[in-house]
Amino acid sequence: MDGRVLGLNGVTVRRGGENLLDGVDWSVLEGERWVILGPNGAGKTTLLNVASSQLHPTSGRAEILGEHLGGVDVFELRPLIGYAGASVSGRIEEDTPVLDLVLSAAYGYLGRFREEYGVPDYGRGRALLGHWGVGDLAERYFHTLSEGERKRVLIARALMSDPELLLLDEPAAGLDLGGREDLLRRLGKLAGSESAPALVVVSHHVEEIPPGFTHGLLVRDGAIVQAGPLDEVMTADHLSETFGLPLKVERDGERWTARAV
Ligand SMILES: Nc1ncnc2c1ncn2[C@@H]1O[C@H](COP(=O)(O)OP(=O)(O)OP(=O)(O)O)[C@@H](O)[C@H]1O
Repeated sequence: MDGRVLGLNGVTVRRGGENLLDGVDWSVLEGERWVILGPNGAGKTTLLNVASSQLHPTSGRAEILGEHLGGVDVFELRPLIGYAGASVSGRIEEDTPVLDLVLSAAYGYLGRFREEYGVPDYGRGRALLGHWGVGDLAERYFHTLSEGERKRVLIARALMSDPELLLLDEPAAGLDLGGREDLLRRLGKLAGSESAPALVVVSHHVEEIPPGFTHGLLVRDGAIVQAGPLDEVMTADHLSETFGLPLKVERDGERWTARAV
């Protein structure tokens, strides 16, 4: 795999006569922490769907964890990829207990089926929920949780199979200020951990870039505007081009802000 966790070459996704992604080239290496930023409809979720092996490109080549998408059994690949986003929460049935949801991640299910779990599995599931501050919710039904609690449970679930690549689609969306800051602190801690997988987080807001993130990918109209180390990517010019309005961008330590000028 030579340190490359994800490699996209000329990836195009075409639907209904439109290119949702248009010739995307992008690589993620072990240890990198990427944020993908772009306006509504830019193609961020489509990109994450390819990276998580849920969507095959119409043309181009996608390599995930050293395997060529199209030449590998995706059901063997998927447990190695942690994924959390609205497309997961939208498929969870009512009355799915939180702990079952987390445990079943190793099998790619969204709740218990017929699989058996051992004591270590229960231990790991509870430890992850505890680590993300939702340990006391293990016995609750997922649909009874608040938005902030759901986000943290889904991240714990995404980490259950000890993935090599973790993809989070808008983890801070819908959170209040305290909830957002708490989540960013936890994601920052994960980013700083040497044992953490390669991380990719999608967001609409530069304020939601967790501390410790290293790289940025700016997307607009299905194409990459800029990709590279955060310091180089996060300029007013690049972000203004990406979001289609003149922006002032400021950095305070490891956090960023942007506003229209
Ligand atoms: N199956 C599909 N058929 C046709 N168009 C689609 C399909 N799926 C997505 N699109 C379109 O592709 C574009 C990119 O969608 P995508 O969800 O990837 O964007 P996004 O950057 O994640 O947007 P948002 O920030 O609003 O979530 C949008 O214009 C969307 O309407």
